[in-house]
Amino acid sequence: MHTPRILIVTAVEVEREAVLRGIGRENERVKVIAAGVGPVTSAVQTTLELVKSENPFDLVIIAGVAGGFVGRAEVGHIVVADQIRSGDLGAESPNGFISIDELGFGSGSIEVEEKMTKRIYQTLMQAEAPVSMGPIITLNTTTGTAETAKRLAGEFPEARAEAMEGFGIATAARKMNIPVCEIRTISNLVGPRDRNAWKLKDALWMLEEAFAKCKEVL
Ligand SMILES: O=C(O)c1cccc(C(=O)CC[C@H]2O[C@@H](n3cnc4c(=O)[nH]cnc43)[C@H](O)[C@@H]2O)c1
Repeated sequence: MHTPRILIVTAVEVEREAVLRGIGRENERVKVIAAGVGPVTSAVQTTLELVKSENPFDLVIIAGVAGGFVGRAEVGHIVVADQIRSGDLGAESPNGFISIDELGFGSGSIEVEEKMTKRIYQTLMQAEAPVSMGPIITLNTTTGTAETAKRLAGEFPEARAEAMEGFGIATAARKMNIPVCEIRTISNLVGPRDRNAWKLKDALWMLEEAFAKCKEVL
């Protein structure tokens, strides 16, 4: 019987370490890499990993910390993506943002692997973890003003969180017909930049917890 192989992709090393602590280092079916910050670097690194692997991967899981939209995802909570969307791929106009879809140049949104996403979400719910589901948007630039936060919240009314890699990594995986999921824990709220207020330790601990709780279903 074929046992599914999973590539988990984080941006930075501390996120990779948190995932490994949760899932366990002895799991041979799972590889965890830190692919760098931002959609381009992480997409290229993911592609290299997928191409060089002797045994193909069956699933890519994007994992890490994220900013939560106010009133939609609190600091310390887990967000499981039901859609991976680019938050800035398109054109600006006096009437607002025009998505790549509206421009007719492709799609700014990638569907997640539904079965695994539901399984992860239900496992976390059953474990009474603070989890919610919704779109996670990907940006090149972390939001740092109230104006941008308000604009994005309006343009993406369903979005729970923003981060910087999902759409890039998911694009790399989909080009190779590999399904994707995204799981993030909230380190800060989307709004005026206050790096000192980021609760990275808490978010990394929750990332570890989330993977510890889900390791049986992965
Ligand atoms: O400095 C540290 O110790 C440290 C530890 C863990 C992670 C970091 C990062 O800087 C991670 C960057 C990573 O986090 C995502 N992220 C987090 N909050 C936001 C946000 O509000 N908007 C966009 N992205 C966010 C992002 O995916 C970055 O790659 C540092």
